[in-house]
Amino acid sequence: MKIGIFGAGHMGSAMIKGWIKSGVVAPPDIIVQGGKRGTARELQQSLHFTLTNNVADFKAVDIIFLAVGTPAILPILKDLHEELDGLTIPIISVSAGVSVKEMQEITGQTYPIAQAIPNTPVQINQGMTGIVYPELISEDHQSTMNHSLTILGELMEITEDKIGIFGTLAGCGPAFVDVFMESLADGAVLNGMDRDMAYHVAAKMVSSAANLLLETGKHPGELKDGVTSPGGTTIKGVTALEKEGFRYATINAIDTIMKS
Ligand SMILES: NC(=O)C1=CN([C@@H]2O[C@H](COP(=O)(O)OP(=O)(O)OC[C@H]3O[C@@H](n4cnc5c(N)ncnc54)[C@H](O)[C@@H]3O)[C@@H](O)[C@H]2O)C=CC1
Ligand SMILES: O=C(O)[C@@H]1CCC=N1
Repeated sequence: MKIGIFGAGHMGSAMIKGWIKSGVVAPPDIIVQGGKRGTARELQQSLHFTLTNNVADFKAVDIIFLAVGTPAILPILKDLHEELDGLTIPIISVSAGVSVKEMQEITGQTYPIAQAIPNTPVQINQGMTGIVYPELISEDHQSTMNHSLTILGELMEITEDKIGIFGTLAGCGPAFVDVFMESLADGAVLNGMDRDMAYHVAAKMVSSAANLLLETGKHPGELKDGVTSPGGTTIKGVTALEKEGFRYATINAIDTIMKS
């Protein structure tokens, strides 16, 4: 599979790394057009994908991703669509801020163009990506889109009205968990643990607790109850978190983004 991508910033580079790490896509089969910052050129030295400045090179790929900031999506799409000149190569934008309908105003309603929201764990093929398909799409085009994204982890079809909250939970969420893990490790360092060990133990604990939830299908409250022994240490920690409004702070982080 040949994949074209505009933008090799945080998201674009995470996707490129995931495709390469999977072994399914050969590095030279990833055609990358970077911006002015030079991140794509720098990354090309170690990842060996094909770097281009020529939009015409995107005519030779199976699928094209737009992984640039929201304001750049529609201008790039306009140039790209003109260059493709009747070729219907599926396009996926990963911008949280541009809808399928807005993109279809450029491409027309029958063009295979989708909006997907990946997250940074795509770089280790453990992403959680949501996708909004256009109303009309052929099985072939949908299958090409799905193939390129399932390489990067789990893919979930999302309706247009839920893509905002999906992006907030799955796309922004890794940063919240990172802050949580950093804080857990700080607490451990405060009490004498080596920093490296603290990050490792915090990360392993968070990923194994998440896997336990996924594998058992139990309610998170039930899993929490299983850790809090009567009169034990855990309930003291949970009480301290509740005193500081941990649940409210977390709920409010999601809600603040949705209201922004
Ligand atoms: N960072 C994340 O975890 C996620 C980001 N996204 C979306 O991904 C998009 C990119 O976000 P980030 O990677 O975080 O930002 P970023 O600022 O790290 O990367 C954007 C890249 O696009 C490049 N660029 C700008 N104009 C260009 C052009 N005309 N042609 C080619 N490249 C161009 C810039 O040089 C930059 O390297 C945004 O639309 C964001 O909503 C979606 C889900 C998660
Ligand atoms: O912070 C942002 O705007 C993007 C969208 C989801 C994750 N990062």
